[in-house]
Amino acid sequence: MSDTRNLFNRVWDNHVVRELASGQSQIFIGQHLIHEVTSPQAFQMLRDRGLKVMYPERTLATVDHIIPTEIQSRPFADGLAEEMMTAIEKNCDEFGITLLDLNDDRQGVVHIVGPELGVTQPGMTIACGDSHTSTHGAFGSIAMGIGTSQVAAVLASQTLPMSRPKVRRVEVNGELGPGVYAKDVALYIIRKLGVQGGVGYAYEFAGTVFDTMTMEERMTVCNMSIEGGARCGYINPDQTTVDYIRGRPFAPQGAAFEKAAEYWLSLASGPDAQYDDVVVYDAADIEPTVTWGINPGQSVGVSEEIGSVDSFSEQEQAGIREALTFMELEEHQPIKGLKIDVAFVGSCTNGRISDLREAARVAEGHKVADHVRALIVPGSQQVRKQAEEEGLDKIFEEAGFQWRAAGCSMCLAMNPDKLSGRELCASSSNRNFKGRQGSPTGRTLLMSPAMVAAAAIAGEVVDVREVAAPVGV
Ligand SMILES: CC(C)[C@H](C(=O)O)[C@@H](O)C(=O)O
Ligand code: SF4
Repeated sequence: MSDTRNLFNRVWDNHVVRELASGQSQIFIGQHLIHEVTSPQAFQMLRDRGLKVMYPERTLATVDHIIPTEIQSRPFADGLAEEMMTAIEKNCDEFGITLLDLNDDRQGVVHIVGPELGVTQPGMTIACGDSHTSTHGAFGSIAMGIGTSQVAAVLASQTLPMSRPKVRRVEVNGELGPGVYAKDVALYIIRKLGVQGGVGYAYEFAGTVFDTMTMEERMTVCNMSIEGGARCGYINPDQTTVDYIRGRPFAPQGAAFEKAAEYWLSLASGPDAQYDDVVVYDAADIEPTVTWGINPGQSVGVSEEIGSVDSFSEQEQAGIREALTFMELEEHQPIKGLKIDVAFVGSCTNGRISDLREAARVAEGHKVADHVRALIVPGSQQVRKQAEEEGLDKIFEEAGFQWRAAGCSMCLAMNPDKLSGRELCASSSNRNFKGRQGSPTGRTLLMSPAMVAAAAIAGEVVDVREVAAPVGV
């Protein structure tokens, strides 16, 4: 009998320890990732109960959220940040967990370093106390964000009780136009399906657009699955996946790698795989996309204007009004031409080397507008090093961008990088919630790194296709 299971269900079935009376399954977690914000209380729970970490070698720790990207001397100026740093250092030491500390050149944002080091592999179950864990699904793994008490459960038992989500295949076919990036695809899907559209689902991203994407682009899309409400997102492993992992320090080496690769490829959903739902989009309909509101679903193509309130369903209208008021925008206002104060390229969505290259390509030979404060924050120390080897730091600095050290930075501003007052920020990150970037009244426009760089130079939202040579040709 042919196996019509999709990848999600295959990987899930491979990790069921037992079915629980509650109707949930106890799932073995192959890889656990932790950072300084959501782990201290979890370790405390273990201590309170006299428990050990069951498989310390299956947990990898890094520091990212609270890391200052300018002055990194210890103790940090912020007492709470210093406390979190000391806690993770002490906990990893005491429980025997590898920590990528600030003085380790592998440190960076958790969802950047996992894939970069080859820790993230197809067919795995991966958990982390962080919502953007969905990023790792780009490799064909089940990767889910969990809460702090679940972090404690994984540390103590390497398992979690979980309910199996449904699986929706999100297919995008055709070819993306010049200047249209993975970020635009992610924002387009969320705009179409809504920020709650994925609740109860895992998203399988499939179709020619994802088939031809690099691993870094795939990570950008999977990263934002959670912003569409999905429990996780993934892409079936293929030769692109295998080639990316080969030779990375935590990946199997030699003959073991070839064997693993064969297994990884065998997990991919076949042509008769079954789904609970399927949606199909056309790449030609996607243009550079910009959010105008206070959730990632409130976006428009850069050539569009913001819709009128009554073009939305009745249930949505109050939210649309609230967003327009907070953002100080009008119905029918074009998004193009909106004046910005700050530009931020970075985060686990778009802080990889390919993102920095695209931003640099747009910035090269230009100057950041006088009224704009612009930051480039590599997602990891390795990304930073690579960028410096390629001379991208010089391009950015000559153009008037600040070149920073690796961390989450202004994505959520749990560190000194913050908006102030009503500042409006063009940002390559993933969340535009009220106050997300550090000032309760600060405002965020999400877009691709190339669009952020173009906005930094123009001082306002522009269409990157009109200011830079088309890419991908
Ligand atoms: C701090 C952390 C718990 C949080 C998350 O879960 O995602 C952060 O990474 C974010 O992006 O909002
Ligand atoms: S970069 Fe942003 S989204 Fe990613 S883990 Fe850090 S705070 Fe969360």
